[in-house]
Parts: sequence; structure tokens; C-alpha cells
Amino acid sequence: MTKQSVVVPEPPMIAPAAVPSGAVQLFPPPRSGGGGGASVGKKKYMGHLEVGSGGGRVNAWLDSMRASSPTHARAAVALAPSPDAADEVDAWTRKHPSALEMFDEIVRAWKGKQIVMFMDYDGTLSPIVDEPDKAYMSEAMRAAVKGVASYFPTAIVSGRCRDKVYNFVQLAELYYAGSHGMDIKGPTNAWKQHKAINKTKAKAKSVLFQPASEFLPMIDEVYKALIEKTKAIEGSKVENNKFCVSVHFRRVEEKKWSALAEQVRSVMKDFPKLRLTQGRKVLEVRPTIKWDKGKALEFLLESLGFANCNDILPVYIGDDRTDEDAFKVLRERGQGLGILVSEYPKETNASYSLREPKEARTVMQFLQRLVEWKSNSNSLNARARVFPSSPHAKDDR
Ligand SMILES: O=P(O)(O)OC[C@H]1O[C@H](O[C@H]2O[C@H](CO)[C@@H](O)[C@H](O)[C@H]2O)[C@H](O)[C@@H](O)[C@@H]1O
Repeated sequence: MTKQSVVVPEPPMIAPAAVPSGAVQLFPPPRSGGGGGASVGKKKYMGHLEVGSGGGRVNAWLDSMRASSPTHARAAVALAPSPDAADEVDAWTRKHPSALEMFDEIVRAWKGKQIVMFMDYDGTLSPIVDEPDKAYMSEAMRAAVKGVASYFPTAIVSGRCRDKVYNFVQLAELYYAGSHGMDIKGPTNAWKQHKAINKTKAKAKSVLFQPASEFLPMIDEVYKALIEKTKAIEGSKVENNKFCVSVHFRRVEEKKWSALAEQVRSVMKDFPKLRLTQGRKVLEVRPTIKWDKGKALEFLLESLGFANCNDILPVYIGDDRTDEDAFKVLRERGQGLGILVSEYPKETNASYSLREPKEARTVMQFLQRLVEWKSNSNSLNARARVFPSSPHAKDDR
């Protein structure tokens, strides 16, 4: 039987960097009994599908569109539930254990650290739906995020434009990094909320950062051109995300994907300062500047006054390829925790995983446990102040 790889290749294909010696090791070591190395599929796909001329490039886009389609991945597992496939899933799970199942172990390593939370929106806080404008988050999820933000500085990092993601989340106390981190804004009252934020080191009272503002007219232009060129392709949808544009193909019949890719290519050739990346059934057109969700994470840590702190613990939860940039930053810093939300094994730089059921329940449960843990440890600390000799005295910030 042909070996069926169930680990979906995901760009960028970056080997996880080693954790520098002496750094706090929050990446889980492989558990006993497993090699920890899930094999990857044979094809390697580019992280950024840079636009070039010629049909070959469109074929590469098409390959990538197909490879990233969860329908294909699920079908592969369903059609070939071989022992090899099961072994691969097990190996992947050992390498990226469930952050919920490992919660107690994880928080043990967090003692004394200042947690900073980063979360992607679509597919992480809200379920993936056919209509992008209807990707609402549940009230229960909103309450969980609010709870987290009451204890830790919290940011939403999304490919969507900042206003749109704010309208979905509706929590004024958060930091929002829209357009893949190219539009960052913080709450004005963060200072009052979090003792942890270092007021002397933090950069500005209210963060606002837009590294791609000069691209605004170009983005408007490409948006109009993409609408015009793709209007004949049924099911396609072009979304203006202010500093980037999304071309959705979730509702386009697969036999028309190639025509869609060709139309997008024909527009992109006139915009050499823009590049194309890919998310979940979406092509994303963005400026060529070296800025991504990973850079946004670093920028926010710096703005909060945590740039060179050893005792912080950034936690990033995300489901998409663009979140890999943030996972990679955490790996390279040897600091923090990347959690991939996924229904099936994928190549990732994240160290932990959360299974993605349709209602994004596991993410919510993880956030709720975090709040519960923090609230309990605060109570223990309060008791320890009253009864200093208590054996339960803790030092969780
Ligand atoms: O960084 P994110 O917050 O994950 O944003 C990435 C893209 O998310 C949205 O598209 C995705 O979710 C839609 C609603 O569930 C779904 O229909 C689509 O297929 C997904 O790709 C958003 O609409 C895009 O603009 C973002 O780029």
C-alpha cells in the first residue's frame, strides 16, 4: 500500500529552531515512546507565492490552493485510514500535544512569569463560515476573552481590517493588530488596567502603528481591479482589509480555481510592490514590506515595555499560515508558547495544539481554564499575604 501522509504541508516550511541554552524551555520535549517527528508530505509549498510572469506560477498557486484545502486533507485521512496514517497522527500529537490536556504541566512552567496573550480571530475565536461577514464569535467566547484580558495584556492579531475585527470582538480593553499586523492600536486605558505594564519603559500611552500607510492608495486600486477581474467567477469574493485585500475562494467550485488564480495573477503583474500569500481558502494581497504577525507580536511586546524582559511569557493562539510567522518568532526567542488550532495535523512552528471543532470550543475552554487558574492563584497569594507561613503561598503573577 502506498504510504499516505496525513500531515498537511503548510508553508512556510521552516524547521523549528532550537531553543537557546539557558532560555526558559516552554516547548514540550517529545514524550516517551514517540519519535516526535511527524513526516511531511512530499510537496513543499512556498510560504509566499510571489508573483511572476508565466503560467507555471499560476500552477504553483493552484497546487498550493489545493494543498491547503482542508477538504483534501480530511478526504486523505478518511479515504486511507491506514495504520501508517494513524501512526502519523499520533507522532504529530506527541510533537504538538493538546494545550488543554497538558494545561497543568504548562502552567507549572509559567510560575512567576508575566503572561501576554495574542489571539488570531478567524478560525481561532470564531468558527470558519462560508460568508466572511458572518464570522461572529459567541457570547461565551467573548466572555472568556474578556476574562483573560482582565488579568493579562491581550491582543487580537488578524488578517482582517482592524475596524472589522473590532466590530466582531467588541472589547475596548484589548490591543488590535489588523491587516496582518499592519494596523495596530491599543486601548487608551491599558495603564489603569494592568499593573504589569511598565509605564516608564512602554513607548506611548495609546499605541497606534501603521507601517504600510503609503500603500493605501495602491491597495484601493488593486481592490477595484480585483473586483472587476473576478466578478465573472461565481462564488468569489474580494474583501478590502485596508492594508491588504483578500480574494476568497471558499465558495468557488474547484474547477474554477485555476481561472480565479489566473485573474488574480493578471492583476498582480501590474503591482510589483504587492505580494500574495495564502490563508484558508483565501488569497491575500499585501504590501512587500517585511511586516507580518510575528513582527506585530514583537512590536506589541516592545510597546508594552517588555522588549528585553526574561520574565514574560507571550502566548499566541492561531490557526492559519499567517500565524506561523508569530509561532516562529516565539521559537526564535525561546520564549513563550505557540498554540496551533487545527482539526488535523499540519506542519507548524507551534509547540502545542488545540483541536478545532466547529464552535471553536477548545480555544474557549483553554481561555476559561487560564482565567480560573489565575483567579485561584491570586486567591492563594492573597491568603499567603494574610498567613505568610502558608505552604500554599505562590508567586504567580
Ligand atoms: O488572521 P485571521 O483573523 O485568521 O484572518 C484571515 C482571514 O480571515 C477571514 O477569512 C477566513 O474566515 C472566513 C470566515 O470564517 C472564511 O469564509 C474564509 O474562507 C477564511 O479564509 C477574512 O475574511 C479574511 O479577510 C482574512 O484574511
